Amino acid sequence: MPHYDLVILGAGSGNMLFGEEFAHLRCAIVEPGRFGGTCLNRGCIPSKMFVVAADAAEEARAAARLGVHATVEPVDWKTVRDRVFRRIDPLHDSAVDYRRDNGIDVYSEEARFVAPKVLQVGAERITADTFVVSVGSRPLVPDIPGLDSVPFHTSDTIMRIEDSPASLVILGGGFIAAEFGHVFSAFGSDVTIIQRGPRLLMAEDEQVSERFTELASRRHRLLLGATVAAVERRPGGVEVSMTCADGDHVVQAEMLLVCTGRRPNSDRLDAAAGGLELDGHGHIVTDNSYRTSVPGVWALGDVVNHFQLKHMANAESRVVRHNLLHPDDLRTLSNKVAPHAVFTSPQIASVGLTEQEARRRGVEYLVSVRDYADTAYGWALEDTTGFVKVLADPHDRSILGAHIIGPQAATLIQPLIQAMSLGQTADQVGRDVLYIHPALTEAVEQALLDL
Ligand SMILES: Cc1cc2nc3c(=O)[nH]c(=O)nc-3n(C[C@H](O)[C@H](O)[C@H](O)COP(=O)(O)OP(=O)(O)OC[C@H]3O[C@@H](n4cnc5c(N)ncnc54)[C@H](O)[C@@H]3O)c2cc1C
Ligand SMILES: NC(=O)c1ccc[n+]([C@@H]2O[C@H](COP(=O)([O-])OP(=O)(O)OC[C@H]3O[C@@H](n4cnc5c(N)ncnc54)[C@H](O)[C@@H]3O)[C@@H](O)[C@H]2O)c1
Repeated sequence: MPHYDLVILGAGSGNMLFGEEFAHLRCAIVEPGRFGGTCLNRGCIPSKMFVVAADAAEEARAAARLGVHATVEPVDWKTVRDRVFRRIDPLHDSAVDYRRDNGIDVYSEEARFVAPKVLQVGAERITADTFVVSVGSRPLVPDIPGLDSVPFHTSDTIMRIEDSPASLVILGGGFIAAEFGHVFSAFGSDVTIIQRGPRLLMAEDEQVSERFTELASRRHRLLLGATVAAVERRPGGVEVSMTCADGDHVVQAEMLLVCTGRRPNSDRLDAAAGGLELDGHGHIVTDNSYRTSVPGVWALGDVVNHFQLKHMANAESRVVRHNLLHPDDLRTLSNKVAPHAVFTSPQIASVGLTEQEARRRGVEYLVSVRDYADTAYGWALEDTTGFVKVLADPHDRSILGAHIIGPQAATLIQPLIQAMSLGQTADQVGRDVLYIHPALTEAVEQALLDL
């Protein structure tokens, strides 16, 4: 039975741990799929490459508001798809070769714990002094009558389809529905979104979620507050039957995309057999240095945290790397500020408390909302729907949260993330910094000055 100093399970964010500091150790990595994990192969990176193409098509169509008249030929799905995956697909083989060339054993079968710190990988059983579990998450498919007997896609497969469908029904109203709704609608598909909640992107600040739902209803058919009763196969596609607040609905479409959340892969790893404590959602429980309940076993990324965001997994892997190298000087994630963005149209970005969460927790707050339309660049864009919202503490004037909907939101929010992370007040970041005129960042400046 091979014994290692260090074994990493999952070559997504876990693959970032290696470095020359580990060169003197006997190391292995286990990856049954593709190196780069979800983010590179079927998540953040390819989806944003599709989003940028969708943005280009949408921008051209919307340019008439500026006096620029353009027509968009049907988007060539295969060209977009092949451009995306020609860039991504070769990376797996080069990553495997790179690890092997550097003396790291690469196992290509699924790993399962059979006992604490004893792993079954294909026909091999391996042990190690130290394990890092970074096996990620996968799409959660809900238990809906008929779903198991119709063809459907998840985010794992939808980006590799042969052609964009004439009509697409999306089950779910979160990140993936918002991003792929934008992509397929911009590429010419007739999109219907079926969402359990009363609005799309329910986790966002209510004002943002309401604005986005209103804007999305102009592009897609929205069925909100839906309880899906059945899914059936129909000639040329699928049929979904549901009950919404306003009665029963039946939708037919050529293709079905299911994006109703993700679940951690701890079950596939048999984390329980490995002695690893799990929470009620199947996440591996760690302390804030990412140590699990088994000494010598660490865990990070989607299998651990509920944020399921790549920048969180990256930050955790930097902390775990430090902790493996400095067991007497353990670090925690220094920065608890967890921002995110939804790359839909318009973009959405958020950090910290939402207004509804502040109310629910009884947190005192000041709030300001500034429209893009109040700034010179907002005029140039002819934007009528974007805004920046900031919540601040009325006593120490620290920033509690920020929420932006509109073009470039994911970029515009960065100074506010910075301020929250570094403990700057709304006044410091609003008054003591020069904002370039007439950039869109003036909307952020104005929201801060209004507090
Ligand atoms: C469509 C989509 C778009 C996204 N867009 C964004 C975005 O824009 N921004 C953002 O921050 N986040 C985004 N995310 C989330 C982001 O991809 C994840 O949070 C991130 O990839 C998690 O990294 P990880 O290393 O924990 O897991 P993964 O990257 O999933 O890596 C886990 C690896 O473990 C392997 N594995 C699984 N089981 C085993 C086993 N038993 N033994 C060994 N290996 C195993 C898997 O094959 C996989 O390669 C997106 C996700 C999706 C699905
Ligand atoms: N830009 C980004 O950072 C990005 C992009 C895509 C995905 N992600 C990550 O991937 C995760 C998964 O994305 P997701 O969109 O699948 O999940 P999500 O958690 O964002 O949204 C799930 C949605 O499905 C709805 N839903 C659940 N069950 C349903 C049912 N039976 N019928 C109808 N609706 C139902 C929920 O109301 C919710 O709106 C995200 O939470 C996020 O962490 C991030």
